[in-house]
Amino acid sequence: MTVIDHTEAGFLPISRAAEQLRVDAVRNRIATRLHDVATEIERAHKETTRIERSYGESTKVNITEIDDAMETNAAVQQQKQMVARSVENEQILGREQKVLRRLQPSPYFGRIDVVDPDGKESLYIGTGSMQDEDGEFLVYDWRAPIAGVYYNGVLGPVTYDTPGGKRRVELARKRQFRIQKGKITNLFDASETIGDAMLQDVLGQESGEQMQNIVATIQREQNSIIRDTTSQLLIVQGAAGSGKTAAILQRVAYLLYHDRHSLTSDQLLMFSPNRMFAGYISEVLPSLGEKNMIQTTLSEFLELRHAGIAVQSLFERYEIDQDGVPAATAAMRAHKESAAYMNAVREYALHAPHLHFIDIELDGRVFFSKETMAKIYHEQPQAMSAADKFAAVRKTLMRRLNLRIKMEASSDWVDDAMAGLTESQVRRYTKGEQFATGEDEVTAVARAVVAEKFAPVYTALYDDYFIDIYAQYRAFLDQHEQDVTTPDVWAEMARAYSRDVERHKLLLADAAPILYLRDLLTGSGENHAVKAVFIDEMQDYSPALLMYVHHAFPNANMTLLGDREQDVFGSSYKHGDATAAIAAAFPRLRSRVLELNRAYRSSRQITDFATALLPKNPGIQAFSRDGVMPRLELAPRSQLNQRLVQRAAELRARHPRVAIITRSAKEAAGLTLQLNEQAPELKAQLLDANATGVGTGLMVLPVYLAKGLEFDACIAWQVDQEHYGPKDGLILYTVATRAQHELLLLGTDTPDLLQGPIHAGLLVTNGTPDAAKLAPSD
Ligand SMILES: Nc1ncnc2c1ncn2[C@@H]1O[C@H](COP(=O)(O)OP(=O)(O)OP(=O)(O)O)[C@@H](O)[C@H]1O
Repeated sequence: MTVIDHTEAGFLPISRAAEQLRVDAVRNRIATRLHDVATEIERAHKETTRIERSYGESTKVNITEIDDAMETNAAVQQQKQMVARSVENEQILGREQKVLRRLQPSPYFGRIDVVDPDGKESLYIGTGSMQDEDGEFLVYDWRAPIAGVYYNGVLGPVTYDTPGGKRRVELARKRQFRIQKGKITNLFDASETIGDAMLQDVLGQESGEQMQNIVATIQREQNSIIRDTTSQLLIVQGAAGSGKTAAILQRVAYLLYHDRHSLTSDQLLMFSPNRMFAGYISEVLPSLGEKNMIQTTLSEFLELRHAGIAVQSLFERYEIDQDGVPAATAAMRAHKESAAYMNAVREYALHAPHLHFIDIELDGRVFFSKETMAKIYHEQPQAMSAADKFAAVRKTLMRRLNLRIKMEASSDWVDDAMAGLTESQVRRYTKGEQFATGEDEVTAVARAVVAEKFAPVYTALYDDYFIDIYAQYRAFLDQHEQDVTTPDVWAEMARAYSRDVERHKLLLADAAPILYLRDLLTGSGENHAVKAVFIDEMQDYSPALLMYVHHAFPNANMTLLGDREQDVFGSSYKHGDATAAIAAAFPRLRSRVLELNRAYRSSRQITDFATALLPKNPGIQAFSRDGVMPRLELAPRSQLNQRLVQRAAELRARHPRVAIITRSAKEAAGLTLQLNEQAPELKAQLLDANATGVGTGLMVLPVYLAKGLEFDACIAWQVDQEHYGPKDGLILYTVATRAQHELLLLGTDTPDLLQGPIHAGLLVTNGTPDAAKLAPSD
């Protein structure tokens, strides 16, 4: 490694005072430029208005003369281009103004000193780029190729990717800043990757109502997720609090920058675990100057596609599962959620012998009967796929519909209807078309009148409302061979399915297979506009669901993030490694699996305790931020509520955001009521499935809604023998890892689950009768 004299000409000075001077200079430049940009925007706007006005006038003046009209046409084109240019100019200036405003209080967060064949340079990195009068970069956008060095490189020789291939430089210094309102409040030199000092500083702060961007402190392994532009399927398995969500969001910002000429935020789709989470993350992209991607939840997505049917949500299923899942139900559910089952659906869709057609009716009378449809279907060549036969039925019926329209056009009711038409109604029917003869016009209007009346038939054909997909799926269930349960149990399940459908209800496990079947048979359901799909909490998605999402967005690369240890919904019935099952469901995609094992959210003490709850430690390392030990507090049942009030008040006095986390929504609702009666001054707020944002104060919520969120302090409610069984380690792990700084477990006695961690000295307890038993052993 070359030894570099940092004070040599080429690098900028390194003293804090010199750095502050540079910050001041950059901010001065920002202020001047902001002033100029405002003037330029005003000028550009006036220009746009002027061109638009004169464009109007020039058309008015010359339009009467034929020759002039042609001339005007050319002039109009020219004017249009001028308006477009002027508007574009305004937009460019507007964008610059936004970047400058964002940079003004804190122009950058990093500096790298690099040596390349052209010499030595100090480069500064921020959330956007800006240049000086000579076009020299004062700040580089964190997504620029050279900025990769800041995140990836250790000091010494490093390479970074550019559009033209890899480049090699020597990294001589890496420095991090915290700049607030133009003043450097902290400055660290990092010898390795982004140093711990800055991260300590950031993570030690109180949590916020909304997630913040992490661009100043992205870690090396997170960077490789963010900057991956080649994988079609990127799977990130990461410990709780390891920055998966953070990485996904910075990745969106990175992709929008990297592919800025071909990609827009409305081509990116994010599946969030719930609406509240969507609100929680909604500020990250705007803080980086990007628009938010489209956001949805699994429930919303499924309900939209199963119009008119209430699809069971993960939450509903979880609440029911709390009473126990019978073994046969668990086995059938796991089977229906497997890739193998989806493949069986595909196989069936290819060769379905009979389709469950339904009559298309008009005004209460059958227009096309299901028998006719079945006849056309069976007339198709045997070797044809079911989907092609279905398409042939649709095409034939469309042709017949057109024929019926032509024939019907000469019937008496049409004559009567036409007699009463006004001029403007006729124009609406002919859509401004010119006709050679009056007779042609009459025929056209007559057909349009009939077409309007027959429109529902057209819609039914167009939207595939002539197949009963739910009955078709029942037919699939009836012929499906499986070995997960007895034929009788399977048949009973199939009958229960049909009873549910009659009541417009559907179990979650059937939702994706039915959609898949429908899409494969009818050739519909694909959205080609979406270029990338991001799924947070992938452990909540079965391989079947993921396969369907992939089918629905065939042009999209997929980024899946999750934590197999936070399988709150599946812990009661799933076995095996979900990540492996997911990767196996997509054998044809170029895929990459990455792991994030460093947990950043919680203090070391909380992370160590939470990790001890897992059956085997998957290699999670706590980030070295010290805090207080998690506590277990036991109290007799009669005193538990009082203790809760007391502890919640204490924690609130220390922290702005405290959560009480229950097992179920019902418990959360009941507890909030009680708290508000007992201690109204605590202002406990219930967060339920309809909540759209997380607030500040004392919040009460069930564990499954807490996923993905974080709080300064968490109280895990009723962690005792009665409420936490030996298999509930993953649930308690999820609860525990929501806490950044303090964790308190409240219960009436010690669940078996806690014996391990307690004896390992990872939990302290209060002076209860159990204290001696619970005291950390040495
Ligand atoms: N490189 C980083 N710099 C600063 N903060 C970070 C970094 N990585 C993660 N964090 C912070 O750690 C916390 C946890 O991150 P995040 O929510 O993305 O984790 P996660 O893996 O999605 O967690 P979970 O699975 O528990 O929902 C957040 O507050 C995030 O801002």
